[in-house]
Amino acid sequence: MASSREGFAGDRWAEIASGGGAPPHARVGVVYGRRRAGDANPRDIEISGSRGENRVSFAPSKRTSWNRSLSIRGRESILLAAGENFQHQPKPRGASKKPPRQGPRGKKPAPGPPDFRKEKAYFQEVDAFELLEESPSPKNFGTWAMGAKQDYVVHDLPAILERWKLSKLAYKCGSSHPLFKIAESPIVPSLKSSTCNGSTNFVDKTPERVTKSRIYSNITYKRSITSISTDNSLSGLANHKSIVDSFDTLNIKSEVAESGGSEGLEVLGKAVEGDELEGAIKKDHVVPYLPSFGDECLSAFAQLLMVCQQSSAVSLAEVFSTYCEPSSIVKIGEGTYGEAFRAGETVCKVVPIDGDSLVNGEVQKKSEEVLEEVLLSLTLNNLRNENGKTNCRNSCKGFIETKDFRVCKGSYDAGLIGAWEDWDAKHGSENDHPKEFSEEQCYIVFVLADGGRDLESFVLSDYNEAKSLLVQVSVSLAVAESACEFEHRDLHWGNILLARNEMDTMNFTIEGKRMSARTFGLTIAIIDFTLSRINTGEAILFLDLSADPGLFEGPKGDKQSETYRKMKEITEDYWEGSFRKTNVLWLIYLVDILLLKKSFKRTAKDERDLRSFKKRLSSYESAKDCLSDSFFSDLLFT
Ligand SMILES: Nc1ncnc2c1ncn2[C@@H]1O[C@H](COP(=O)(O)OP(=O)(O)OP(=O)(O)O)[C@@H](O)[C@H]1O
Repeated sequence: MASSREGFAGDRWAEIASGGGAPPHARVGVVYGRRRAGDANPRDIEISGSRGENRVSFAPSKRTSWNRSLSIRGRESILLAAGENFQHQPKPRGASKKPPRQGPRGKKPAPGPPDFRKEKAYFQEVDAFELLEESPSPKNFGTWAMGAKQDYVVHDLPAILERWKLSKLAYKCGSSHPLFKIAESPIVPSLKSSTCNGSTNFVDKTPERVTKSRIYSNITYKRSITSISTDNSLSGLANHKSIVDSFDTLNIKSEVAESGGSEGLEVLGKAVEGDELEGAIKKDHVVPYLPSFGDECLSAFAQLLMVCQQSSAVSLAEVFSTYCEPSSIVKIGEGTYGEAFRAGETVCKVVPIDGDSLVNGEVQKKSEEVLEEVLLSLTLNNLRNENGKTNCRNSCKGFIETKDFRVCKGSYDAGLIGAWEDWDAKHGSENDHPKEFSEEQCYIVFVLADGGRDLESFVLSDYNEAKSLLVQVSVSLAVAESACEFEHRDLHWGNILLARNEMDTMNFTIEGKRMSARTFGLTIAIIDFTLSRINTGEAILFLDLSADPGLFEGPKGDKQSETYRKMKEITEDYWEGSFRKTNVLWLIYLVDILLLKKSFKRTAKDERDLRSFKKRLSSYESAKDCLSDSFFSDLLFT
């Protein structure tokens, strides 16, 4: 990073950013404060009315903040056809909510040279996992890397992604009611997994229309097999027992076995394109076999265990003892899903998963969803460029560092209960008491860096710190947007952490350009990717918020609820699409929060500047565009 500080001139930005236009009128509404227990909450009624019947719930729920929960939830994903000419174009206004099915895509591209590295890694990991199951004695299986300050576990993101993809495809093949939606287009050779291999953070853009199909018909069924057979990244799987068994039905196993490698794949490709499969499907005798392909794929829970390099779930106490003495555990925050505890130098966010009981009035997250959040976190971790790769095109440290994940089971132990009760006595928890958890309860523990205090409770000292917050959040969103079409979609003041340190700059790289932002000794960390949308280059991970109407029913005039509603307007409820403007909406929200909810030393001119910045923000289409605003001109430099 160049040390000289030059003003960040507009024409310099022209290389990176685009944007402008007349700022529309900014609306100012009444600010809504987080409600505490006792206030009426329409969402609670909805939850207990619509979902409570079949579920055991901790009763009565103390959770009353409508805006901290999703009444209906399900993370979704779309496997992408990489290598195609992805040109994102904004969805035309007035278009139907869900795009129509895409027509035929023409000839599939000629397969490139087979690359078996991913498969090798995958099977090595499967083998390692099986070995662990046989001999589960060692406790720490992770690969530990010594960071500058702290240890962190190195996770094999490509292998995790590959396993996840495989299970998705298997699910698609094996079920008439898939939970997830998968791109209809065949998966074409994907030798580049940019966010995954770390060499570059660029991903193929979301296609104009990512066409999805639920697998209701035999025809679609055929497509799904084509997807597998034409995907180089899965080519090695042609020898996987379950797949070969499936194709045995079609009498092509021996041909594949004989040909092997890419030739074998061609045989498979021809077979699935030809009449043989069509005939098989018509005779309906493929159907019973494909579920067995699914069965052999790892369940999401098993995949989570693999990510955590565990052979089985461990107790919470065991995980926490890795980081600190039980007596030193301190609860530092809570959300709808997670309880955050400081453990030594780390923060462990404990999220109950897979159980039938409602927790804090909410359905527990499922392993599948958590697995996708894990993928999301690891993709964002890559942006940190901890290895210091010089060819990294997009990097920044504005997203919380995820150090590890652990799968746990059992009730809360005394140390954690004590920490929880201390916090409750001081702050009044909105969550259910964790003593309710049974011995059978499972959890995922996100082991995170300590990001400091959330913006809601942090006391900003002056206008410089406010500007520092805005520039760092904008930069982080801009970098992640460029790297992986990231949209946070829930950047309220509980999801931005702040801490003071000695540093006065934040270095980052955006689209290959190395830059710095002035921080005035403040660092930010963006957390909580529950609602986030990302394009990993191989898949789009997103949460279908159209399934959660309650999220958009918050109080009129409340900045946070207005922001959800504006997001809905922009996306037209097509949440899988790329709408970078949602990041801008959260920046506008942040300026409002600074103006209306935070007090810090500022002059009348500072306030005017913030207000006119807010107005200009409305005209930008992405966080990257926002960086070109004059508000940042003395905060960004090369
Ligand atoms: N890495 C961290 N460092 C410091 N504090 C943290 C960290 N992670 C979480 N917290 C604290 O815990 C709170 C809850 O965390 P988080 O928002 O991730 O939980 P959640 O259940 O996913 O929340 P939500 O209700 O928004 O979905 C945060 O607002 C923050 O105060």
